Amino acid sequence: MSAGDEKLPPFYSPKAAAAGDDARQHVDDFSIDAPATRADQLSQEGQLPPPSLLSPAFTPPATPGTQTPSALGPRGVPVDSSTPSGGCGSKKPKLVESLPTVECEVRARIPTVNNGEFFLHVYKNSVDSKEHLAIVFGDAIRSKSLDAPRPDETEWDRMMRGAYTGKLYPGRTTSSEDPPKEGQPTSKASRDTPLVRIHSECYTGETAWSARCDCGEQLDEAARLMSLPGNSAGGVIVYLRQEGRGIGLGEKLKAYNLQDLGSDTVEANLLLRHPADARSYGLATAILQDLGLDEIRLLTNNPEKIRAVEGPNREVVVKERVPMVPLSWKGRGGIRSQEIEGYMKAKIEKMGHMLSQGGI
Ligand SMILES: Nc1nc2c(ncn2[C@@H]2O[C@H](COP(=O)(O)OP(=O)(O)OP(=O)(O)O)[C@@H](O)[C@H]2O)c(=O)[nH]1
Repeated sequence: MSAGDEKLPPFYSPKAAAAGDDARQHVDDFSIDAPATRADQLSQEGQLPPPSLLSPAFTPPATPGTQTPSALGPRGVPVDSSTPSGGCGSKKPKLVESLPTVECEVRARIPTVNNGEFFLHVYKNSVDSKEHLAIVFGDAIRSKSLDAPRPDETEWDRMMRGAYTGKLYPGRTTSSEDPPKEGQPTSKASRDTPLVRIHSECYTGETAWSARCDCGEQLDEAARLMSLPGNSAGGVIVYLRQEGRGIGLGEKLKAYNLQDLGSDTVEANLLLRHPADARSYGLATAILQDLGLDEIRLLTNNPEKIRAVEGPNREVVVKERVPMVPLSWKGRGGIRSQEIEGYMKAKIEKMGHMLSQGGI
């Protein structure tokens, strides 16, 4: 055992093992192959930071025979926030007393660089003036507030704000598609439970190439899982504008300086007189309700998020938690850095993240 391992809890890897050795056997290989990343290249060139202290060795192996076939998407673990042993940790979440109201102002089709597409929904709400978003995969999930008729609007107005069915094309004049002709297949809603990710804005991790956190990787991975061909129920990434766990970008950058001075992510927030996590999830609950989702499979490791997103009266029920395992732990590229090590360590040790449970 090296000197650095002494204080680590038992679920940490007993010996530093590079992701991708033994762990490769336990990979949740529900995916198309990830393209070679910068981390892969650096690894081959021998320039990577020291191998991970944070497992994959503590990630339990998948039960034989339960691996999900590649196109079907990830398996989750059942959770039930209404019982103490329901897999949602023991901390009491901050619940809003009543849900805010939300209205989808506009939606548009966004074709992606991966040859997929999603519908981006922009919401306004009753508690702040930010443009919170829903990134919706699949045709089956529709916003009630978007589809509701608005006073004096024309068919052109409805198409312009995205309240149409089917596809737009030059010359189209009505927002509703013609009913299908006899013998023509109709798209039917799936009865599976949709996959959902509640994602908090992270300029540094999603846009500015930061290796201090895995936010960009998580966003990409959530979108990839929701786009898998077997995911007939579709999926939603609710993208909340609560940068830096709710403290804002400027304060997060101060926290980063404090981290470079020796604090961990939680201590840095507290030194700045912010809570360790200043986020709330009432807007996410309200957006999911507007999208007609009352039961979801939630992509997260954060137990507080599960209970908070269910809302004060369990308006939305999380049936399953799908773990978000860092790609580097699964030998699939991903981000590696000393800063990420500290970030993940604080999440597991101080914020109760369930990265050793569940199974992949
Ligand atoms: N204050 C602060 N915020 C950070 C830091 N690193 C990342 N963040 C923010 O943390 C948020 C990302 O957290 P999420 O990935 O949504 O969620 P989580 O609670 O970690 O749980 P998961 O669902 O398991 O990923 C974003 O708003 C980031 O900007 C940090 O060091 N300090």
